[in-house]
Amino acid sequence: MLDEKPFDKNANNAATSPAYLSVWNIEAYYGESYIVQDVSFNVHEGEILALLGRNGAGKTTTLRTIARMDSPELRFGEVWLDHQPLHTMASHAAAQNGIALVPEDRRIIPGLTVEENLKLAQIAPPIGWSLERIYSLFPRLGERKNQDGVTLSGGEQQMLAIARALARDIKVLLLDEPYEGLAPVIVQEIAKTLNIIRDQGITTIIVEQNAVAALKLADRAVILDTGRVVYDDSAQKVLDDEKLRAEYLAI
Ligand SMILES: Nc1ncnc2c1ncn2[C@@H]1O[C@H](COP(=O)(O)OP(=O)(O)OP(=O)(O)O)[C@@H](O)[C@H]1O
Repeated sequence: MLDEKPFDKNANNAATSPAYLSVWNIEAYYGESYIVQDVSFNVHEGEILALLGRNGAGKTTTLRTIARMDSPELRFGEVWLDHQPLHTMASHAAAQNGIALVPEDRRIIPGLTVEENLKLAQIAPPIGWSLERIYSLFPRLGERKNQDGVTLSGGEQQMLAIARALARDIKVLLLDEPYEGLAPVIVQEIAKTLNIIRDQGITTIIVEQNAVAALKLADRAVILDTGRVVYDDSAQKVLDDEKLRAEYLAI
């Protein structure tokens, strides 16, 4: 389905690309396991991109590579965000430059209230949204600000994990399976919030097993199959293409 690569491998480099976030020919490994195999895509500022594919396709590994986590190891390729070379950075520097990864397990800190979880995110610059602004987007968190974070419902914990990312000054939100284990009504509530976050200018990549929900939210989709890009185009086209959905998403 991918007619042409977003980048010419022989071009100078991605620094000159007009894209906001450019993932350019990345190759990432866990030990000697070659997982992300020459993956390239662009994300435009303020866009929501759904990164989809079957189990084990390499979606989480791609997110972790962009966020510059210690593992996987990026052995080839470049990642540029707003003209900054993330591929040269460690995870803390990538975070300072505006990348926020919300992992699948949400990582709410035990023993801290909702508000303490948020305040901890703001302990050092760059500080993002104020608590007031966060609570106006997530009224449920405001109502529960003194509750122990780990006692929140699954949906509320997901909201807290996203809110904690916004508490820092971020450019790109990387969401790994935000809808996992949540009831459809909560999925809808979170999707509404993600739309508002997009309207505030934040760029999002969402990895999600609930592909239909992610496609309804997203502007564009990239589909991975065994570590390679097999589709890079509009999200709506995937929803409309039964054959494509069956082949790469099994839906
Ligand atoms: N820490 C690790 N060490 C070794 N191999 C790993 C590690 N994490 C993931 N893998 C392997 O990398 C491949 C891609 O995994 P990844 O989690 O990126 O896929 P995914 O598309 O996110 O899948 P899922 O939808 O099931 O979460 C899989 O074969 C997986 O077994």
